[in-house]
Amino acid sequence: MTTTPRAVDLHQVVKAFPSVRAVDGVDLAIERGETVALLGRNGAGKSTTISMLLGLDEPDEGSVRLFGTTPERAVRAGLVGAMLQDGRPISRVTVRELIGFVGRTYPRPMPVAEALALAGLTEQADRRVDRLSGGQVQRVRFALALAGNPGLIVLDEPTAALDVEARQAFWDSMRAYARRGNTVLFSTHYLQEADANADRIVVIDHGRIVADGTVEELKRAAGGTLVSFDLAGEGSGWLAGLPGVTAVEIRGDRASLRSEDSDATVVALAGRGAVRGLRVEATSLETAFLTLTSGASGTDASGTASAAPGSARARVTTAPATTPPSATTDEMESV
Ligand SMILES: Nc1ncnc2c1ncn2[C@@H]1O[C@H](COP(=O)(O)OP(=O)(O)OP(=O)(O)O)[C@@H](O)[C@H]1O
Repeated sequence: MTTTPRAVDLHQVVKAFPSVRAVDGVDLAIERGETVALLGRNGAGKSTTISMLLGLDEPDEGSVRLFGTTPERAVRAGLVGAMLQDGRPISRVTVRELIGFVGRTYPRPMPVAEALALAGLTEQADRRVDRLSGGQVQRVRFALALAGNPGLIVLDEPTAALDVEARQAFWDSMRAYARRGNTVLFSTHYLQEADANADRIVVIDHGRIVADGTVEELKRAAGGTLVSFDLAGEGSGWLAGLPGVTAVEIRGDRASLRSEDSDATVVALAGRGAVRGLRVEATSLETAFLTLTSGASGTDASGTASAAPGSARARVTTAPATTPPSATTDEMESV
């Protein structure tokens, strides 16, 4: 029985520069049809990973396969299109000419009209590239990534220089391409973009994958839900043992519990009559991201160490009551 190769298969990929191990044992498998966001801070290793994925850079260790073949072969066959951070397209030609020219270098190009429509450039087709706005040039770069009719496109921070409207238009185009059953991998710093446009988010930090899953899974891995209430003079020693609780923080008279099972936590609190000022808040993606990437160099690659249900013992921390409540969720410690 033969199985269809994945769109992307990175196995234990390492890239070390003299001063830093930029990519440190990355495993990344992307099925055909998935849209995956690679999320990480500056210097996390996103661009280096993408360079190796596209065959622009050789890994020191590990293997990279795209559609079951090498990146070089996949790119030459037009199976992969890319939009990288730098590089401006040739400018003294029209948009239509440029896309047609690049498409002809591939064995089975996308029809020019189709690439123009997908990138939202039909109206600008006969304008010279050097007369376009920054947002429109970015769309041209997207159309060029589509020119070879690829089943996978790789976008390195595609919206970095775009205003809100241009960004929205860009993602509309990207989603239209993905809806055709194609595979997309994009890197971004923007949590909202990852949340809104990806089926799955891979968080990279210090060259390692520290989390990989849906937004909901990431939030759970970062400690699920925040349950807070007024202690009203009660001691706090019992809180860490409540069901679902992975972290406890006391600020003055207010207790904040991070829970992987907020229903069970709330029921247990109610059983103790501890419901004064009770609040249950979902962890935001931003909080999850900060939790997953803070001090993550020592985290195991699965990224689930801080949230293994049943195995976690909650750590209790205390802080002065004067600390602004808005800081609470980001500063809690998980174990
Ligand atoms: N050619 C190079 N030579 C030496 N160090 C490099 C080189 N390229 C990248 N690095 C280093 O490797 C690390 C990862 O860089 P990389 O560009 O992959 O991160 P990134 O996540 O894409 O960051 P950003 O969001 O800022 O683009 C950084 O510490 C960077 O300084």
